Amino acid sequence: MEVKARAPGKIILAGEHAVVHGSTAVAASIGLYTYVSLQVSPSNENNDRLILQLKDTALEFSWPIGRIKEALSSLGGPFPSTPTSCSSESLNLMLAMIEEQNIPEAKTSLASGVSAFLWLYTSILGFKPATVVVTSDLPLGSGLGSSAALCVAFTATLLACTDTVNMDMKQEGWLVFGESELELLNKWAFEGEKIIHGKPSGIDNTVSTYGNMIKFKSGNLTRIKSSMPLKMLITNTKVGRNTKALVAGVSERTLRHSDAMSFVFNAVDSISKELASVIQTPTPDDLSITAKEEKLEELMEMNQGLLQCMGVSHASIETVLRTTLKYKLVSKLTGAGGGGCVLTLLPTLLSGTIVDKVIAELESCGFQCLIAGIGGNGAEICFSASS
Ligand SMILES: Nc1ncnc2c1ncn2[C@@H]1O[C@H](COP(=O)(O)OP(=O)(O)O)[C@@H](O)[C@H]1O
Ligand SMILES: C[C@@](O)(CCOP(=O)(O)O)CC(=O)O
Ligand SMILES: [Mg+2]
Repeated sequence: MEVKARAPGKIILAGEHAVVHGSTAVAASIGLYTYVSLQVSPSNENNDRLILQLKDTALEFSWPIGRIKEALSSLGGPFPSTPTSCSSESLNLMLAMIEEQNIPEAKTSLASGVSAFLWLYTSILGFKPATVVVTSDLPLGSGLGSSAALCVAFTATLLACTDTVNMDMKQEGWLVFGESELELLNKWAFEGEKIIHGKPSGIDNTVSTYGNMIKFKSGNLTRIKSSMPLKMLITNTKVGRNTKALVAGVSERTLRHSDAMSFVFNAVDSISKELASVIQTPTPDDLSITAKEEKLEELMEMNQGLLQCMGVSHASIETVLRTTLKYKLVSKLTGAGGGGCVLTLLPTLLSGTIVDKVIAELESCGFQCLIAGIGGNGAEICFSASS
């Protein structure tokens, strides 16, 4: 039996970074997914292995089950119904196992994702031999939540193999977990995201788990529903960066200037709340859609200014802002910043010609543009007979 899961990436409409410090943020899932396939192998005594294939980065890891037991059995488990944090000692044990596999220097940043996998795997399934394959539509390390989508998709396949989750394996097509299973999935994925991000807010794994659009503050989500069409251009600057380092940078600035930063975070909190309320308020006609779009643009512009204040903008992001502004379009970074992706609001009445022109100009700077569907399904799983 093969279990597959898919989990979406996300955009943050307002509130990234500040959400780590307790402010409200608003995020939506996007129609780009990370896929994980898991096939538990029949036990073959001394030949048992755990194989992880990361197709997007052309890396394969293969550990004898005996080696994993030797390194990690002291941690106990499996404990699928009790999400547990990975200690720094356990993380070091896993990093040692990853190092033995000789990852090329340029790909060492991937070790945190592999550690998250090992933690989730051994905690939820124990020491079963299996082959796990990962592919993704998402650009990695670009602000679209690939780390969270990875943790959610890993966890969904793992939980589906335990009896903590009650699913009819004979059902065809993509299936959705029940409410209490989604909660468990989200909690485990957060534990994985902690290994990758250091200090995540939990917004990315939550929106990837539940899908649609959410308002998020201090670990609590409120599902929201947009009452207006919302079209965003996503520009990937292709400047690589690492969320963990950027989040740590904002925390350091907060330690140095705690008073000033608390005003910044409060301002972001108000912006996110107002943005959520604009999106949700019923829209009777085209005129009011335009008025609401103008409000959203102003809020995005203010949020971007405050992200600059936090020190997470980048020359490439500023180039996108300037380029889109030439067409009277407003943009803000999304995700951790420092490069990565930028969102541009595309108003409903904007002509297709302008959209084509702005995309052509952004692409001539070496950026990559995409228009993704906003607010689709969250995590889903699918069972199929192994070939
Ligand atoms: N498809 C994938 N294959 C391998 N590793 C992945 C994949 N998706 C995410 N990762 C892990 O997540 C990290 C990127 O996460 P992060 O810096 O938070 O950026 P973002 O979440 O915005 O894409 C990668 O360095 C890698 O460790
Ligand atoms: C910066 C932050 O708000 C979002 C990070 O998103 P991403 O990993 O850049 O996709 C961090 C967090 O909320 O955990
Ligand atoms: Mg991330």
